[in-house]
Amino acid sequence: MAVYTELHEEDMRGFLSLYEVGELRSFIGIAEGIENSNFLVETTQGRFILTLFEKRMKPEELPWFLGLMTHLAEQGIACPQPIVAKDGASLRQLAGRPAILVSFLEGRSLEAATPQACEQVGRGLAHLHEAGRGYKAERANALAPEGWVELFSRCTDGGDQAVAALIAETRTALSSIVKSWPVADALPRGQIHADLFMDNVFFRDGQLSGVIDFYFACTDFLAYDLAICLNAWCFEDERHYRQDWAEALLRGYEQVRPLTAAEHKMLPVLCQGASMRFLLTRLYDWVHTPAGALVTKKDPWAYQRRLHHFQKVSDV
Ligand SMILES: Nc1ncnc2c1ncn2[C@@H]1O[C@H](COP(=O)(O)OP(=O)(O)OP(=O)(O)O)[C@@H](O)[C@H]1O
Ligand SMILES: N[C@@H](CCO)C(=O)O
Repeated sequence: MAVYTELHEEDMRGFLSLYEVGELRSFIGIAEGIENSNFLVETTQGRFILTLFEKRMKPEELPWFLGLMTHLAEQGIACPQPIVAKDGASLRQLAGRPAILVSFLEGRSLEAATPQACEQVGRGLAHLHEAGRGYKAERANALAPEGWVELFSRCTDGGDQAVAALIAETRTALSSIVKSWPVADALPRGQIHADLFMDNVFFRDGQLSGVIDFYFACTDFLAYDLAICLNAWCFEDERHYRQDWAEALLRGYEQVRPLTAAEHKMLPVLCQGASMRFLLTRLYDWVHTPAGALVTKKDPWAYQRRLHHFQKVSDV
């Protein structure tokens, strides 16, 4: 459940009066998501999503994210578009937190991947990369090798043997991935989503209808974003790598942006890095989330299994 901040009707009415979005009909907190508080808002003009940014988000970074979403939406990408208020601002404060109103996207996320869905995700990701070219401001990836090492240094086992074993193995794997990681100019770079998991992609009538949650987006290797999708979309039941799904994802991507030879060659390492990134954030949350917290902890071992897979392959 992720509505960390409760809102009263008067607050919502006051907030909406700053925009030209009609009169409030109803609003409801959205339980999905773990980072921020989200509300589905219905007005006389339609549906919107109000997001209150909670403590993990650095307020000074918000303009970059809002600029990226605005840019991508202008380029025809189906992503939440920040709504500009009457005074020209899209970022404001509500209940003591940074707050934005964005357009509502139709569709639902899938329960399970299919080759057809993977192909569309690949195509959608490549379109997003192409559309991002015109957005010149850069945001460094805080969850790249340097950030992984820093995060790992803050993970302790708390006396749990299974966690201790995971930490020990991760130490060796992390050092090997960091050594093999491509240098900054080795591969094409650009704006990447960096968290294009199944819950962040909507489908409607079997067609990809939207992409949400850009708050890990950053400037990094484009092929690393593809590696994240290979991790997130191509393991059936969180366990078995589906070569056919991976081929569909790559095929969809390359219909729009063919990979360079260097990108193809580096994909196994990029996939290991992507496994490591989600293993580490999940491990960190696993050991730091207090018992009884409202959020469900995600399983770091699911990404250790993916890492094992990508350590064994010379081609994805
Ligand atoms: N623009 C949108 N249109 C329709 N639904 C949306 C939109 N944005 C968010 N949602 C809904 O709100 C839920 C939570 O959003 P989101 O995943 O962005 O939250 P978060 O807390 O930032 O997420 P996470 O924990 O995954 O990083 C989504 O699963 C979706 O149901
Ligand atoms: N997609 C991430 C969660 C936060 O974005 C994960 O599954 O670990």
